[in-house]
Amino acid sequence: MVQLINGKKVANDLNLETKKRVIRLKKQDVTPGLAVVIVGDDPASQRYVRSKEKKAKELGIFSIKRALPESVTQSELVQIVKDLNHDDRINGILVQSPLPDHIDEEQIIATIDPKKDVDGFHPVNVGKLFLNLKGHYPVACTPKGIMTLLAKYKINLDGKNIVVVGRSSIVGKPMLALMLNADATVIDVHSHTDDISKYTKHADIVISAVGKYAILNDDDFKPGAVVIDVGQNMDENGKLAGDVAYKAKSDNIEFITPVPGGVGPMTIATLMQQTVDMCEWSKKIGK
Ligand SMILES: NC(=O)C1=CN([C@@H]2O[C@H](COP(=O)(O)OP(=O)(O)OC[C@H]3O[C@@H](n4cnc5c(N)ncnc54)[C@H](OP(=O)(O)O)[C@@H]3O)[C@@H](O)[C@H]2O)C=CC1
Ligand SMILES: Nc1nc(=O)c2c([nH]1)NC[C@@H]1CN(c3ccc(C(=O)N[C@@H](CCC(=O)O)C(=O)O)cc3)C=[N+]21
Repeated sequence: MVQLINGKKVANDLNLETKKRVIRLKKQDVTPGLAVVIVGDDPASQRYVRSKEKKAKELGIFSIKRALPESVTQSELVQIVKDLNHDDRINGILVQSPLPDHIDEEQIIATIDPKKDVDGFHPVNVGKLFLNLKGHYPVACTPKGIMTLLAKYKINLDGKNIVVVGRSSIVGKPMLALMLNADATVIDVHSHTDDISKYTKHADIVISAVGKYAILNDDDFKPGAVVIDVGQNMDENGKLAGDVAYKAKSDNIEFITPVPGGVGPMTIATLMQQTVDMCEWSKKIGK
């Protein structure tokens, strides 16, 4: 029988802890602040941004949204990010991806002050992660949230065989680095890999971040496998589903994160946690 990893529950617990930290900070007259920049009117992006704003509000985090039309220019967007870099109310800046084709996303991310890069996408922070440097720096929220989830379920990573499917800057690559830093043995497979199941069948843990429904199914895993499904897709009935199609009675999958209710809520909870972390780091408070 497949056991579900309850991301929603772990995210709720983490949010409660974050809320308490915000209350403690407010007693010292400090309020953590998050700025979300969104370009265009893609419904999925709008939905994600709305849930981030809603969660920030619930936890007492100050938040502002900069919603820009699809026609925004590169220099206008650079200026908006620079203004947020200098806004003392803001500890975390998130530029929702994807950006329109005419925008140079790399340049926008490089403009974010690395100390306010709450997504952990800035090359300086990515470099620190890959070098496994000590000290305080932000890490991409989805992979970081997955590490929290695995720790909560006491899933050991040391020496384990991990296969990451996908190599994006948002999920696949930072996931790879975090697993390597946790002493796992890692392989990354992607669209140029011939037969991804050849790899996933040998993995203790598979993390799938592709964005294609049913790219993996029961037969692609070994017995006892832990599966982390990052995908947000529509299944054949138009329902929200992940990358992995499985039967509740799968012989192979032991644990899986459901979609919805798995990785998604952890991403948002980690974003909130990291906004508060960055506020504390900037004020040299706490940990
Ligand atoms: N739950 C959450 O919190 C989050 C969910 N997501 C979801 O996760 C999914 C992935 O997101 P993201 O990483 O941004 O997506 P990208 O499109 O940036 O990356 C997808 C990756 O999958 C690889 N890929 C594509 N087709 C195949 C294939 N047939 N076999 C193996 N690999 C393949 C691509 O390979 P190549 O590099 O060669 O092109 C690429 O590395 C999406 O569904 C997204 O919505 C994303 C972020 C957070
Ligand atoms: N700069 C940037 N940072 C991101 O972190 C980022 C981004 N851009 N662009 C898009 C992806 C996608 N992403 C999700 C976050 C939460 C859910 C989530 O909460 N999902 C719910 C379901 C939500 C629903 O009902 O649609 C769940 O799986 O339970 C999904 C996807 C963050 N991303």
